[in-house]
Formats: sequence, structure tokens, C-alpha cells
Amino acid sequence: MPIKIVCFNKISKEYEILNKFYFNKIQKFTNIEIMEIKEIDYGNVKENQSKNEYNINERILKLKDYEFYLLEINTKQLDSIDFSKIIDRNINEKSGNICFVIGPSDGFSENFKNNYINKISFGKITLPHQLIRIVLLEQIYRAFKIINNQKYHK
Ligand SMILES: C[S@@+](CC[C@H](N)C(=O)[O-])C[C@H]1O[C@@H](n2cnc3c(N)ncnc32)[C@H](O)[C@@H]1O
Repeated sequence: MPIKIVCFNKISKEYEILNKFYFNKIQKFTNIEIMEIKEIDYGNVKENQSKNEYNINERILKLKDYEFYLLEINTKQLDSIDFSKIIDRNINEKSGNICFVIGPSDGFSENFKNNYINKISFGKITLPHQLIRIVLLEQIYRAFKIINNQKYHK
């Protein structure tokens, strides 16, 4: 599966339609899988982070030949063209696989972030993890439209 998105919890009713809408559009270009991890509230931020991050690693470290990208607010901000270049480089040039990881409600710990090289931000605003999932899907779809020179991106 060339693109995987790792995120927390099942999509809620409010976002379901958009999730399906962009997911189906992306599937016209490539295969994509959304891997949902159940987020657990263990009682405090540090414990929530370390245990939920453990669950992320459990899922993604098994993936072979994937390049991982953490979604992170306070890191390099990308515009849609920069983002499309990441998709193009990985999927088309290297014929590689790419895995985007969205953090849980408390975000990632510094320790976890230090273990991953690639981090991308869609801006300085904090979006709920379900909404950033929709934004990410839309940007992946937009990236394929840009790469294929199809009318959409303005
Ligand atoms: C509710 S946010 C976490 C907020 C937390 N205080 C932090 O600073 O990361 C949940 C996740 O959504 C993603 N996210 C939210 N806004 C984002 C943005 N503007 N750019 C990239 N990722 C974002 C990140 O993966 C984040 O870990």
C-alpha cells in the first residue's frame, strides 16, 4: 500500500463524509490505507503520550520500506506544492511507500519526535486530530492533481 495514514480513533460521524469523499478520490491515483489506533486516556499527559506512542511504534515499526512523516505543528511548514513534491519523490520517483503519522490529542513527546527525521506542519494553528486527518487527505488528493497537471489547484 503506497500511502498509509496512522491516526487515533475511528472517524467520528461529523467528519465521516469528508473522510470518505477524499479517500475515494485518492484511490483513483493510488492505494491508501488508514490505520486507526484506539487512543487511551491513562490519566496524565506524560503517561498518555508514552503509552499511546508505544502503540504507534508497535504498529509502524513492522512496516518495511516505508518513509515516515510525523505531522507536527511546530516544525517546517509546507505549502501544497512542497507537499506534492514529497508525494512525487516517494511514490513516483522512488516507487517507495510513505506513512503519515498524526499524533494523539496530547501531541507527540519530544523524545518520540527525536526518533523520527521527517516532520511536516500544515501551519501554526492547532487542529483536532480528526480534522487534521481530513486536511491531510485533501492535501494528498491535491498533490496528485498537481503532479498529474490536472485542474484543481489554484
Ligand atoms: C490536537 S493536536 C495535538 C496538540 C498538541 N498540543 C501539540 O502541540 O501537538 C493532535 C495532532 O494533530 C496534528 N496536528 C494538529 N494541527 C496540526 C498542524 N497545524 N500541522 C500539522 N499537524 C497538526 C499533530 O499530529 C498533532 O499531534
